[in-house]
Amino acid sequence: MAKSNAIHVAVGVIENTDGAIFISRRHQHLHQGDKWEFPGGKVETDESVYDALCRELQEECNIQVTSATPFTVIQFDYPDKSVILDVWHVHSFTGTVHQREGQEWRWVDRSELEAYPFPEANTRIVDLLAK
Ligand SMILES: Nc1nc2c([nH]c(=O)n2[C@H]2C[C@H](O)[C@@H](COP(=O)(O)OP(=O)(O)OP(=O)(O)O)O2)c(=O)[nH]1
Ligand SMILES: [Mg+2]
Repeated sequence: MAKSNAIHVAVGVIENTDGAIFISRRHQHLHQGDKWEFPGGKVETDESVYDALCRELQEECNIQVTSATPFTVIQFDYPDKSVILDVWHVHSFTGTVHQREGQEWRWVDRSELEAYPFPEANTRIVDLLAK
């Protein structure tokens, strides 16, 4: 059961026309700092998950999402907080992807994803993408 205080997060698995996936590294001072992540962030009150996804991807990686489909939902309890990751597969977008918040970022092949340290909640996302 999801905890009532769980943080609802919109997460985007952005895929380019070569089939590579965008990942970036969380700032050290943040929750799950230094881990790699898929871009995204907290869904605000009165905002749909899709709207949050579009807003966060515009803010964090400079793109306008034009097509995305639900990929998976993960509820996970860290010792210090609970999250619900609402993960979307972003197939098409306009704009040139780059990280706007000074984080390290790169495009990686699906088969390379398992080599990157992701937060524990991401294990199933990476498994689904890698297979
Ligand atoms: N964006 C993102 N967050 C993740 C992933 N995996 C994972 O456990 N999280 C957790 C870490 C955070 O506790 C939470 C998302 O927080 P965030 O720091 O991205 O939220 P935000 O962009 O709205 O940040 P802020 O404006 O509040 O600083 O979800 C992931 O792949 N991507
Ligand atoms: Mg974020």
